[in-house]
Amino acid sequence: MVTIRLDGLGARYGRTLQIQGVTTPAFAGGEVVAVIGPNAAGKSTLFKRIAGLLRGPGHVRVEGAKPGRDAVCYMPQDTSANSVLTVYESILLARKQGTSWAVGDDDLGHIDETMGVLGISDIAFKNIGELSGGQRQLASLAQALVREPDVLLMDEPTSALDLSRQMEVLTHMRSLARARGMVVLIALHDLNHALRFADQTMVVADGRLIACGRSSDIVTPALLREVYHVEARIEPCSRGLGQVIVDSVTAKGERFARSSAELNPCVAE
Ligand SMILES: Nc1ncnc2c1ncn2[C@@H]1O[C@H](COP(=O)(O)OP(=O)(O)OP(=O)(O)O)[C@@H](O)[C@H]1O
Repeated sequence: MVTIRLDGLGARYGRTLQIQGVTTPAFAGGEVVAVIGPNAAGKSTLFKRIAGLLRGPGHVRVEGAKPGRDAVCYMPQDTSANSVLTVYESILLARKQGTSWAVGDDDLGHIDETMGVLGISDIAFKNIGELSGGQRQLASLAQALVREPDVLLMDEPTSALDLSRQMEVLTHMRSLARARGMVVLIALHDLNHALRFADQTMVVADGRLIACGRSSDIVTPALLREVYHVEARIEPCSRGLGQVIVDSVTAKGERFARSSAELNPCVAE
């Protein structure tokens, strides 16, 4: 089974060390790990470093990966593209990247299945440049999935999707992680998604890992106050899942000149 562990990992842009000292326990195939943290905390930078796109100190330790393909695949946050390729061609190209260019029935079958599951078969022959933001994000997700990586890094993969698609994609990712024995790391801003879909959660702030563990142990009112500067509760919903309810933004968190009533219309001042 594949495992991935980060060991004193740092990443730099030019000479500036943007993240540093990120050490984690080993995450095992089948696990979904949420990576959360404020804007500019370093989540994308961490993913790029794990994917080998940035340099820096420390090590990414991957063990037990399948031979023959890249073990780690990175789905970037920005999926905008001005390509002349169709959706189908772009997914086929992703599938064949780093392998022989001979296309077999298994390649075509795998692509058809992935597009079907993601609900994008009807846009197979549309040009990538003509897609909506959500369609582009689904096409990018298909490009990542057909590469069948051992470790998949997904940078805010649902940010452009409507509510039902968000649920479908995250549910699918969790079952795929289990079925394929793949580790899925997902950068997320929706903490309810972290609580609902991720086995573990890593919290990145100011370029450092400040907490890592079971999602329900990590996403707490104390963390929300410290990292996001909000007063919040975690209330169980009728199905027993924790839900984040934000009561107010603390003075430290207010960046815009607004009255607290405007920020928090549900609570009388
Ligand atoms: N190409 C780059 N060159 C220099 N600095 C960069 C570059 N890309 C990102 N940074 C800086 O690195 C820091 C971390 O950015 P990063 O994109 O990793 O944050 P993030 O946690 O993914 O943010 P967000 O949630 O807003 O997407 C920011 O201060 C950003 O300005």
